[in-house]
Amino acid sequence: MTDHALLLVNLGSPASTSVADVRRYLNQFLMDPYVIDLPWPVRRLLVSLILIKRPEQSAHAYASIWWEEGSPLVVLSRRLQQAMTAQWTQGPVELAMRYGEPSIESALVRLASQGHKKITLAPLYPQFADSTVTTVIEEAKRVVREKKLDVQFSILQPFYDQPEYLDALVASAKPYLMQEHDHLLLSFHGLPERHLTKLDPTGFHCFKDADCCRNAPPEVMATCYRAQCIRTAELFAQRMGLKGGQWSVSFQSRLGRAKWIEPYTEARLEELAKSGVKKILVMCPAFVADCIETLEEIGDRGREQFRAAGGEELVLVPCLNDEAQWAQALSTLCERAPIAL
Ligand SMILES: C=CC1=C(C)c2cc3[nH]c(cc4nc(cc5[nH]c(cc1n2)c(C)c5CCC(=O)O)C(CCC(=O)O)=C4C)c(C)c3C=C
Ligand SMILES: [Fe+2]
Ligand SMILES: [Fe+2]
Repeated sequence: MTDHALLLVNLGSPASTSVADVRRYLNQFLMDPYVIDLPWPVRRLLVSLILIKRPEQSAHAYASIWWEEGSPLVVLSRRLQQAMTAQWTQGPVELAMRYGEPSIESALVRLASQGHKKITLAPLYPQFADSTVTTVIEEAKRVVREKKLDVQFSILQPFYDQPEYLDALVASAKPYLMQEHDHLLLSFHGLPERHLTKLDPTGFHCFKDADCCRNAPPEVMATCYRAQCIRTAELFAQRMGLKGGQWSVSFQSRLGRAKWIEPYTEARLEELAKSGVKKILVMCPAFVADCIETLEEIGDRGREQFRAAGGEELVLVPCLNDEAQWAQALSTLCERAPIAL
C-alpha cells in the first residue's frame, strides 16, 4: 500500500492563554452539538452562561501548565506526528485539531491538493464517545462534502482493548508502578450520563445496576464510553498483575449541573486519602497526550485535594505522548483501520 496519507486528530487547545483566545476556543468546543447535545437555542444560552466566568478560570489554569513552545497537548501531538513519520511509510503524516489550529479543514484541503486520495483518519481517543470520535468523523465528512474533495477515508477504530495500545501503556507506566505506592487510580475523562443512555441500543442496559459496564453485551460495549474505560482498566491491571484493591477507576473533568458518570475522581481521591492511602499513582488512559486535564486537574488540583484529605504524595504517570512503542503501536492500529462506508 503506497500513497496513503495519515491524518492524526486530537482535541485542540486555545491559541494562547489570553482570556479572549480561551473564550474563542471554549465557544467553538462547547457549541459543538456532539459535546453539548442540546437544541441550538438552549445550547447557545447555556454556553453563553458558561462563557461569563469559565474563560478567565481556564486561562489561569492554562497559564499554569503552558510551555514555551505552546499548549502541551498540541506540542506533544506534534512530537507524536514526527515519531509517526518514521513508522508510517505509505505516505505523509499530518496533524489536525478538532478545535482551534491546525484545523481538520486545512489539513484535508492540503492533502487533497497534493493528490492524496486515500487518507486514514485517526481520532486519537482509545475509547469511543460522540463528543470526541463522532465529531471528528463528521467534521472530516463535512469538509469533503463542502470542498468537493476526491478522497476516501479509512477510520481508526476505538482501540481501548487492543493489545498494541495496552502493551504500550504497560511499558510506559511500568517504571512508575515499580515504585512503592499504596494505590493506582485510573482516572478517565468523564461524560454526562445522558451521552451513554442515548446510545444504549437495548434502551435499558445503561445504569440498570452498579455492574452494567462490567457485564455489557457486545452491542452495548461498541458505543459505551464507560464500559470501554472500565475494560481498558481491567485489561491493564491484568497485564500488570495487579490485584483487586490495589487499583480503581474514576472519572474527572465534570462540567455543568447534569449528572456525569461516576465515581468522580475528586471524591475518589478524598476517599482514598481518608482510608489511609499515603502514596497514590494516578494515570489517565483516556488521554494519549498530556494536557490541561492531566497536568493541571490531576497534577496540580488533584494533588492538593489528596494532600488536604490526609494523603502524602500523588505521582502523575505521564500519558503515552511521543513514546517510540506507542508510535509503533499506533501505526499498526492505523494499518488495520477499515475503509469507511
Ligand atoms: C478523552 C476524551 C474526552 C472526552 C470524552 C471529552 C468530553 C467532554 N469534554 C468537555 C469539556 C471540556 N473538556 C476540556 C478539555 C479537554 N477534554 C479532552 C478530552 C475529552 N473531552 C482533552 C484532551 C482536553 C484538554 C484540552 C487541552 O487544551 O489541553 C475543556 C477545556 C478545559 C477547561 O476549560 O477546563 C472543557 C470545557 C465536555 C463538556 C465533554 C463531553 C460532553
Ligand atoms: Fe473534555
Ligand atoms: Fe454501563
